[in-house]
Amino acid sequence: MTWNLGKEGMKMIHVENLTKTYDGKDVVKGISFDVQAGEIFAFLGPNGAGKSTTVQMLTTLIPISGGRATIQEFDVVKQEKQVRLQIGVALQDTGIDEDLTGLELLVLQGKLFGLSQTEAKKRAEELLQLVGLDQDGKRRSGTYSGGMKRRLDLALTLVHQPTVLFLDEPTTGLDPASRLQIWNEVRRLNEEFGTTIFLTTQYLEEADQLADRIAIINEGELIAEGTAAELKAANGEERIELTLVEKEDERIVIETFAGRQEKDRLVIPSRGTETLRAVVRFLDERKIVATSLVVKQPSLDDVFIRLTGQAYKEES
Ligand SMILES: Nc1ncnc2c1ncn2[C@@H]1O[C@H](COP(=O)(O)OP(=O)(O)OP(=O)(O)O)[C@@H](O)[C@H]1O
Repeated sequence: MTWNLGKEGMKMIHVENLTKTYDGKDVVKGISFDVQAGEIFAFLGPNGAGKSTTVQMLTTLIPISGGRATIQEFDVVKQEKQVRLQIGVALQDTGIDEDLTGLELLVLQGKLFGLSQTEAKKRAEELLQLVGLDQDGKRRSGTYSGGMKRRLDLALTLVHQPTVLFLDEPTTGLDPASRLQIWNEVRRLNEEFGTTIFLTTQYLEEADQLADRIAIINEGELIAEGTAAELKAANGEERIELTLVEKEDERIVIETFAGRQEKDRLVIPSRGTETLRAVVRFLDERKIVATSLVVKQPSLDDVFIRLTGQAYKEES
């Protein structure tokens, strides 16, 4: 299968001060970011943050209220047609006709994009294989599981070999095994064909696992952008978590190491092995017994709490 690659190092998506206003209220508030060719870029945010609205603007499905965006240098407002030829879009509602088989749906899509019956069938079979549905192509799509429907949806977006793929919450509502399968498909598309991928997600772990770079959106504003490692290093906290046998020992440990109580454990901000060594030495010298002691690396959860002052709420 050949694929329409973007030029290495080029800005595949460019977004400048993009705004969407509904009923006088800005739901996307002048956001700016770039996605490079070949990147997997995750747009992470809680329910109602503005993720879908952004995807809809970038994919020309709704008008923008302000700012500007380009896909492979085509303007989403002035060059809508060219943009549509570059992109594949899988929205949250799959919207597939459940009476048709996976194969029929893919052939239909191929013909919509101008392929002959023979070409469309060949392409459909390749795509079914690509997303691991080759055994199920001749079954009605209504009989597919949630994960299989999402994979079919993914295949449908690939018929015209898009350069950029937009996936709006591709795994919301899926069980962990199906989620993992979608992650693998996304990685494969990116690695084998160099497809640039813009995905939105409510799942911190999904962004952490999959994305080369992450932008966090909250209440219509971009609050952070970078690799997972950069975000964690800038905003996260490495910590030692421990529980002590004797309650009365807790105060002195907290005072000595500027720690705090969190639920049933003590938390000590840590800077590498130095802190760990000091804590272990201190406990040993005072004969303080800990029932558990773990070093926790910062998570995206910490990043979100640090940036917004509130815990990240995921809904499935
Ligand atoms: N057609 C519309 N008319 C009015 N308000 C809208 C419309 N579409 C979205 N909104 C509002 O814009 C805000 C952002 O919604 P959006 O769907 O982009 O969020 P999201 O981050 O994708 O959330 P979710 O994870 O729930 O899909 C929400 O407050 C939503 O109610």
